[in-house]
Amino acid sequence: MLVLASASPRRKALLDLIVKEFFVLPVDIDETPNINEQAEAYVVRMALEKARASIAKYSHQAGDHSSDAVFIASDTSVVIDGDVLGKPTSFEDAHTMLRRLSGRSHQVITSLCVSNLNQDHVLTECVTTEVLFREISDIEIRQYWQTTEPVDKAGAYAIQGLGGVFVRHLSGSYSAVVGLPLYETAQLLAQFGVHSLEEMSYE
Ligand SMILES: Cc1cn([C@H]2C[C@H](O)[C@@H](COP(=O)(O)OP(=O)(O)OP(=O)(O)O)O2)c(=O)[nH]c1=O
Repeated sequence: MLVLASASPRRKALLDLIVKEFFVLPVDIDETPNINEQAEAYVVRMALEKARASIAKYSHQAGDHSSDAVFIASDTSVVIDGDVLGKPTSFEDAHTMLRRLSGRSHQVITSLCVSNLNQDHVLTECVTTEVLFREISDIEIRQYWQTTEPVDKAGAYAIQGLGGVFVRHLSGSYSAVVGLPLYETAQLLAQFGVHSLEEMSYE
């Protein structure tokens, strides 16, 4: 039994591509960064906390404290000059983010946490992708905001949507930017006996 600790439709769609059966158990955690917390440490902590919260919720709901359930959680943040950009809370917020990203390179950091139910087997991973944006005008930012696409996306854009027109170059993992790195996810899950293909080889 695999449990995806996420409310993100993108993560569900990506996991659907590589795993036959799982169910979704979204959790709500406090996403406030700690003082002086580095971006990578923050993103990994978020995935860990989502996984832990889903384990607690699952144990409570299912009354199950001993099964072979496996939990997977992830977090995506956009990072520029070491600053973490989360989801925009207003047009002004999105405008500030996209102005900062315009014509420059930034990092998208996506973390993964996979754990068993009693948490004696917990693995985490962090995938960093470098994304170069073309210049974006203020008019484009306004029009883009009006599509509503930026609303629930880290950094106020979606590479898999209209936001793809801003992306001049990418180095890393496209699926990680969308929300779940397929290669690393398959690798971690295989270590918990969850396989994407009958016979998988990792080198
Ligand atoms: C940069 C970028 C982010 N995103 C999305 C991925 C994530 O869903 C979201 C970042 O927010 P997250 O907090 O990582 O995830 P979430 O709140 O959507 O879902 P949950 O915590 O329940 O798993 O931004 C895109 O869809 N496309 C992109 O190009």
